[in-house]
Amino acid sequence: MPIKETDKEVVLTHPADETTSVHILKYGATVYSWKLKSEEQLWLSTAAKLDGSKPVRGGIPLVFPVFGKNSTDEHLSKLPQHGLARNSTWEFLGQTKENPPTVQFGLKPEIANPELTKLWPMDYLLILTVELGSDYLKTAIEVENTSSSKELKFNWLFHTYFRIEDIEGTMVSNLAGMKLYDQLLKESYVDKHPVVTFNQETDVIYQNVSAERAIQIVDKGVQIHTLKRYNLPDTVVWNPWIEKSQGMADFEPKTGYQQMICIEPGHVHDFISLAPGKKWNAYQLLCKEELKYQAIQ
Ligand SMILES: O=P(O)(O)OC[C@H]1O[C@@H](O)[C@H](O)[C@@H](O)[C@@H]1O
Repeated sequence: MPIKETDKEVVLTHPADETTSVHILKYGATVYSWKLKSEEQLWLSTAAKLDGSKPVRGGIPLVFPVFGKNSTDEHLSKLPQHGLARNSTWEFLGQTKENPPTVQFGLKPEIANPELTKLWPMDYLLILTVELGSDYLKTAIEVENTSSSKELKFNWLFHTYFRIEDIEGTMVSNLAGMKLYDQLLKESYVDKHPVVTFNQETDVIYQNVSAERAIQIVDKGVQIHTLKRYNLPDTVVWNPWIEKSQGMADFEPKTGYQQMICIEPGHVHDFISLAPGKKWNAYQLLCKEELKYQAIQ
């Protein structure tokens, strides 16, 4: 069966290869596992809550309508960090394509987390489309402003946790030369390094990264992931490292920071302003590249 629905989740299996699958929790419409030929591609904390009691620590949480904690906007500033989409149970809208298996989830104020909706009383309709290819995963979002009179102001971000073997042997390419905002130093500068490497806590927002630049994650000399984006100009790169992971109750094992890197395509530097009745679309596409070259013996 390529699509299986339970009360908590939807599981897609690729018709040509049953070892390729994706698990999507209805809570947050969170992809929490993506396996390619039995190999898990996403990092998920062993202490992640999958019961709807809090956002999932791992996989692909969805960030909407605000990235981080806002302090300036009258309504957005009332919401918790990263908004309300990851803390709301989405409606499963069904399957839209058999091959590649494709499903949709929807969220609107009537079904979103009621406590958070009171804090941000806006009209919107979100449609998330998840498409499982034999060698890729595509997650696409459409945001519609369903109000007849008010602008809709929001951020969007796919908070993608990639699973890697060793953070200290990991490089992220194609972000060089980009302007970034360092959330730890609270300053902006241009990244002059040819590739991004990791040896400490990292929390930066690369701005205006052209969609032509496919971001690549190279782990121990092997290119393991390619990330393509549409309409998502910013890319957050985050690794909590030792101390910050220790402070997060749902981050386990505590050495897990060595096996994860968040590369998060989004529209977060500026807000998107959508006129009444208008729609906005974006997607991320994750693919795995096979070993392209071997270490010289
Ligand atoms: O703990 P949360 O709310 O899931 O956020 C995790 C991280 O998410 C990243 O996107 C932010 O840049 C970090 O600042 C933040 O710490």
